[in-house]
Amino acid sequence: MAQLSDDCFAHGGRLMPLAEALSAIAERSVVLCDSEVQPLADCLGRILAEPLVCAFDVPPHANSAVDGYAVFHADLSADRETRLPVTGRVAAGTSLGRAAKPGEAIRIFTGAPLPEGPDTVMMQEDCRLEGDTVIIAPGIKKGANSRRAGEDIKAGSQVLVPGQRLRAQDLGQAAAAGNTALKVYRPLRIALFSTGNELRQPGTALEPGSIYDSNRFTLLGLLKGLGCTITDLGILPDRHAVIRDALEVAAKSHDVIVTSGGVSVGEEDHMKQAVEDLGKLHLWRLAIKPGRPIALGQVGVVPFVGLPGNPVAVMVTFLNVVRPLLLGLMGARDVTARRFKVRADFTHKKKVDRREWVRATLSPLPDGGWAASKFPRQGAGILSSMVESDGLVELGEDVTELAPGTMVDFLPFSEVMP
Ligand SMILES: Nc1nc2c(c(=O)[nH]1)N[C@H]1C(S)=C(S)[C@@H](COP(=O)(O)OP(=O)(O)OC[C@H]3O[C@@H](n4cnc5c(N)ncnc54)[C@H](O)[C@@H]3O)O[C@H]1N2
Ligand code: MOO
Repeated sequence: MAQLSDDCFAHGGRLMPLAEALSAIAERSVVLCDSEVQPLADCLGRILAEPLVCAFDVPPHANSAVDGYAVFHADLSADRETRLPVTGRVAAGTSLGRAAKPGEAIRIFTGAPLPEGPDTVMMQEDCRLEGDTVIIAPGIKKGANSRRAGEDIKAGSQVLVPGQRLRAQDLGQAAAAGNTALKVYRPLRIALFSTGNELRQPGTALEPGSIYDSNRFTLLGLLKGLGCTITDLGILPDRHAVIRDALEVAAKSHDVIVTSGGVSVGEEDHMKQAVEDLGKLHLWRLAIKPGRPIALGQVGVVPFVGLPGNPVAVMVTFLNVVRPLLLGLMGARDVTARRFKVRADFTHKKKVDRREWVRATLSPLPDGGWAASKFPRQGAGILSSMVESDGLVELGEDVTELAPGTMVDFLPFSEVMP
């Protein structure tokens, strides 16, 4: 099994910029998952492990795009009506069984193979029928309403690239190319923990000083959205030996360990020491807000992701750091989520040399485009800010003061959370 390779994230005093961390991750992480053949219907969200080539033309035959009459364009008058005898009929799934001859019109339906000969199809609404004669208005273009063989897919062409996360349309495309099963990477097996003496499982009583564990449920959703298989290992107390032992056991049967909490600087934060006891901490603390104390490392050979405990920091670091990391380990090609330009309708001050995400809602602008309004409570513990926002305005390291009207990068939640 491969893993994040050695010492790439060695941490010094300086906080590492996000871009540096992401390129180190991209350079040093390799696909962890073997491939397996799965029935096509089970492949939604899986990552394709090999190129998919279609051996034949799609559609395999020239066919009609409408219900109407297949004709030879050369038979049609350019400036007056044309009368042609209707001498055959071809429905979808059948064939005329012979070539058509100039001077005849063939009754045809959408998707039915065009008989050899005719090059144009008249839509029936543009024709009149008198007995067995069709009367055709002038002005139709040669080739109208006919679909060429191979106009969707040419025989021998690649229809899906390896690393594609399979969407509904990709499954359809694979089926159109005649596949019943696909070679995909098996899902990453994730061990998931929360840490903190204050945490309680929803459904149990809250004592003074305790809160419900929300991060584990957020992370279950985020990880499932990426197609991972998750073992929910519950809540660990703030006790070094317990954390260390749990990580050691989890590393035996998982590809990646994901935790939240306990990565900051207090003496109750044991996660980093436990990882260092069992492996290495490659990176700790990025020049970002929220989520600065994120930790990446390995437990034995198993990649370790330690997310900060604050619920917003969990989501922001997951979307911006962990998502690209896990997608890369799963063999995905596109690991970077697209940002879209929107107009900021708010002021914001921030420190230089730190990347910052502001939770915002979008509203349509009268002249097109979108305006982003800042959610009023931006604390890293305000999970409702994620619930009530549409996404994250991303402010780069150089920004110190944002003026209303500035065009900014926006990461919609819909882009990263299917
Ligand atoms: N002296 C300093 N204190 C803190 C710093 C710092 O640099 N110096 N960094 C702050 C930042 S930024 C963050 S983020 C947090 C991260 O700390 P930890 O990763 O050690 O997280 P905890 O202390 O365990 O928890 C922080 C906060 O989040 C709540 N939490 C934790 N887990 C869950 C969960 N599963 N569900 C819901 N809420 C959870 C926890 O109760 C705390 O309120 O550290 C700052 N401190
Ligand atoms: O980075 Mo922490 O997430 O600001 O609270």
